[in-house]
Amino acid sequence: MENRDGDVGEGLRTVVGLMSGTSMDGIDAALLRTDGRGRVEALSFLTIPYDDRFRVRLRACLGRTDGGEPVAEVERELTDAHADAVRRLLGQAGVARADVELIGFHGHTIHHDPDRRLTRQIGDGARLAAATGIGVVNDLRGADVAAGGQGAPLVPLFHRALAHGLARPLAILNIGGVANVSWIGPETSEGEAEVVACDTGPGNALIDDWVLRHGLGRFDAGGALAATGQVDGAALAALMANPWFDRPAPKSLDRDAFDPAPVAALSAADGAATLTAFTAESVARVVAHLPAPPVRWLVCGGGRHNATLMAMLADRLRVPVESADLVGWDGDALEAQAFGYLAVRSRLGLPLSLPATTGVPVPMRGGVFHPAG
Ligand SMILES: Nc1ncnc2c1ncn2[C@@H]1O[C@H](COP(=O)(O)OP(=O)(O)OP(=O)(O)O)[C@@H](O)[C@H]1O
Ligand SMILES: CC(=O)N[C@H]1[C@@H]2OC[C@@H](O2)[C@@H](O)[C@@H]1O[C@H](C)C(=O)O
Repeated sequence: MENRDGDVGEGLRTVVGLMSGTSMDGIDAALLRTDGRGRVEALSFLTIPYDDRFRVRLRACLGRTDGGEPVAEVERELTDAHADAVRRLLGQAGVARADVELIGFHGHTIHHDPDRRLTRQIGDGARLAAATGIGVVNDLRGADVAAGGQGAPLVPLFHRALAHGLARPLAILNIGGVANVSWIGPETSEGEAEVVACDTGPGNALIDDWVLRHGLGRFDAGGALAATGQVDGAALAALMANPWFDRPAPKSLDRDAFDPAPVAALSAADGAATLTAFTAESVARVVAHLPAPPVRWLVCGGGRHNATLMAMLADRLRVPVESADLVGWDGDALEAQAFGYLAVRSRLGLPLSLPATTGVPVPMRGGVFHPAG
């Protein structure tokens, strides 16, 4: 068990992982038991959606590198909303606060430019620790970026822990606002495996923004709008002409890295179809940057609910493309679980990232610990 100073010993510990993702849909909160190595047991999960007012204020913070208002005010509010999420999660799970040893708090990325060694997640770790009475690890990307890494994706080591026993090479694809892949190679006799990772390109963010702009909701539910449209080949080619796609892995993206101008003149349905194809095509393009083509793709994140996108992926990848739920994982919960897992690794002094997952020069520890208030 962890004591109040946050020292952790060996063995399973009960932790909370918190993620506020680039799609800005809300807070994902997961309760799990893990040793920060090969053992993970999911206990409970919930999402608390942001209301539209807060979403607008959060969006206004994107790209901000200064600390003034409204960023500081949004950060306080976001932190308090995370404290509420922890309370609700523990209530739902029937677990007492005193039995939770640690919180992994991702916060919300408002700026990500690793080539300039900048990444910023808002979320006040000390305030969350004081509000919950539980030790908090935050700033999980900072050390990686400071050392010259991409600072993202960070879920690959968690994906590797989950992938034990599954056919290799395996690709685990997360389609959130941005999409990222973990390629997991053959398992060695010691249970280790090579892992290579990168962001692949856009996920749902461009589709969400398009649908919102056309007054058709917050996202393309089930991919229904895209299913009625035609992919515009010229617009898709223009989107794919971005030199970022030729960069080798590891590489990462900020939410608004791609300009959707090529679809601007299309109808709502054709624009949705083309942006959906953009996500699928950029995933297919990443295969050339992986050590070997995956034999199976397991998809997590909200994008797996988009049937049109899943069909476009299957069409291009030509191997099984399936929801991660099929192997017993909760595809909505994985990212939040990952930050609980990484918080434990942080306290154990284990790496959160590797040269092949973020481009960091050496396996990199990370995270900043805030003792329980
Ligand atoms: N039923 C659905 N049909 C189509 N798309 C959906 C559906 N449900 C969720 N989504 C998409 O999933 C998105 C949310 O995905 P998710 O929660 O995985 O993203 P995130 O965690 O915010 O992002 P990131 O992984 O980039 O940090 C929504 O914005 C929406 O585009
Ligand atoms: C800078 C940042 O917050 N990146 C996110 C974003 O959302 C998806 C993709 O881009 C991924 O690189 C990352 O999140 C996941 C959880 C990660 O670090 O693995």
